Amino acid sequence: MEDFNDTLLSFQNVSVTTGGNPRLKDITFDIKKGEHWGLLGLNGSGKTTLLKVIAGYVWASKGHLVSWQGTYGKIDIQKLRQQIGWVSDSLDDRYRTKQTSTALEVVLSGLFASIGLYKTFKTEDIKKAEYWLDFFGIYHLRNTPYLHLSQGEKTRSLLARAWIAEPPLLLLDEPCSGLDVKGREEFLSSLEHLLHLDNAPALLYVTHHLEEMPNSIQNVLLLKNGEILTKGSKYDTLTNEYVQRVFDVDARIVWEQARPWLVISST
Ligand SMILES: Nc1ncnc2c1ncn2[C@@H]1O[C@H](COP(=O)(O)OP(=O)(O)OP(=O)(O)O)[C@@H](O)[C@H]1O
Repeated sequence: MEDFNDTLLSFQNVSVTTGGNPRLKDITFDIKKGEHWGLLGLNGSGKTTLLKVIAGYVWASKGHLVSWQGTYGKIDIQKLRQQIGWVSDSLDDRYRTKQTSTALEVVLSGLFASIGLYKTFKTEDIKKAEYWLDFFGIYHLRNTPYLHLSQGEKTRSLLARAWIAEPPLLLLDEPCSGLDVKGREEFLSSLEHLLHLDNAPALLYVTHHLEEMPNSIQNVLLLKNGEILTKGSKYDTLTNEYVQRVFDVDARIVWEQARPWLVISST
């Protein structure tokens, strides 16, 4: 029998329209505790808008969204944001303007959901930040300014920042953008490591590239023009037919050790 207490987030017919432009249409789906979802779609299909709705930066024009803290509109959104770990290009951009922040300081700031450190922290907070830097393989870079890290090291420090407060939900928006093959594989391996912990968070992982999805992702939601094309197990959704429809290309999926690769048909 389905256990509704296990539901972390529930989208109930959520639509978002801005200035007459529909960005999301009638989205209904649930994320349960500890579930790992991939979110795929073309540019402009509504992926980032969906993440922003979850973090309370964009509000539903219609429908309801219920989180583990209660219904949006009735809950303290700041408090909710502190329980969501988010990695995105825009976070990277914001840290690039903080010339002096070290990798350790970036990770520590995740305890306060701030960009930069404005609050005093305890020795145990530093120990915690160092533990996660080590877990993600970048402890030796703890005193290096964020700006001097390679893109792969930056992304791993942002993952450690997102996870340090051990939130129930992680939102990763194109975390592999700008990474070379080695950086991508190191990042994915760190992420897999995290997703196998006993208290692993639920994950919503946005990407354009199928092969960038961690193996632990079980479920996929395909978005097309702001609507759900299909959702469910990755093996039921990442079929040749759905992938051709969602990406508008003549292509097929090849599975290699539970990892999907898109092969474009030659013309
Ligand atoms: N602030 C905004 N105001 C109005 N419309 C917006 C705004 N931000 C995005 N949109 C529109 O909402 C739609 C969905 O955009 P969104 O950024 O969510 O897509 P996406 O799937 O994340 O795209 P990409 O893969 O390019 O990042 C697009 O039509 C976009 O033009």
